[in-house]
Amino acid sequence: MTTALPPTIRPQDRSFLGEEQVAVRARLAEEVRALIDAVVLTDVPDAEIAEITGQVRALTDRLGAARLGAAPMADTPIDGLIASGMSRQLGNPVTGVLNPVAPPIPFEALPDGSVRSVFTLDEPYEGPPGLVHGGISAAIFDQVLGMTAGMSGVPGFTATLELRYRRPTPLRVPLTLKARITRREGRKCWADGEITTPDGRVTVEATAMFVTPRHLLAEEADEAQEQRTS
Ligand SMILES: CCCCCCCCCCCCCCCC(=O)SCCNC(=O)CCNC(=O)[C@H](O)C(C)(C)COP(=O)(O)OP(=O)(O)OC[C@H]1O[C@@H](n2cnc3c(N)ncnc32)[C@H](O)[C@@H]1OP(=O)(O)O
Repeated sequence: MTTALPPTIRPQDRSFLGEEQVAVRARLAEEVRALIDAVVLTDVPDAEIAEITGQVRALTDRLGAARLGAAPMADTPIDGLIASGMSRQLGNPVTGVLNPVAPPIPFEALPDGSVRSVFTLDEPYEGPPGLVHGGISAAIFDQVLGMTAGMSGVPGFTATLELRYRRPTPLRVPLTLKARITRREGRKCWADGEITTPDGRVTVEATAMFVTPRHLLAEEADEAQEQRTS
């Protein structure tokens, strides 16, 4: 669907991958995610670690033999997202299926315009022992609330993000994040959300405000003008 959204949502400097390419690379990222977990928790002898380090270096060199200039994107729909004109950032540190650093957080758009994500965080995301790092919760809220704002038709940069850590958030259990738009005013959009544990207890609440940057709207107007005159 074509929309009147700012041009950076489909940046010209990016490679756009097809679903087959995404699937192959996503399997690699999944293995590397498991590797990260294994690296954090390994207790094999040091000599073996040294040998494995060389093997990993060799794999890095193989993958690096051909490099893109920037993380790729895809046009394939995530529920609700493509309807808003937004492409998928495959290297995103929260939702990017090609980024092993990303959990990755799934994203489900509900018919009422709210959003739900169900995810489990393991040892690589630990803050206090046995608990989720507060900065990781903040990154997840930033992304999911931002996508919720974008879906509502006001994509933007985070202007404010406030978190209230009510209770510790446990590792290794399915967590649910629910998010919704609370207000829209021109280029500004407010969203809030909360993370709950399987027994329904809220651990973190967040409120954010997103602003569609003025300079991007100006670029969009210029592009539209160029199209009309060409
Ligand atoms: C179109 C973009 C597409 C992007 C793709 C979308 C993909 C969607 C899915 C991904 C979701 C991403 C989720 C992660 C998102 C990040 O992580 S973004 C990275 C972190 N954020 C940043 O780096 C933002 C840095 N700040 C800026 O770039 C600029 O200050 C802003 C926020 C864009 C505003 O700049 P501006 O357009 O020049 O705004 P300006 O005209 O000064 O102000 C407009 C209004 O907003 C208010 N305002 C501005 N900043 C603030 C603030 N910090 N606090 C309170 N009020 C503020 C002003 O007071 C003004 O209010 P009114 O006077 O109209 O009532």
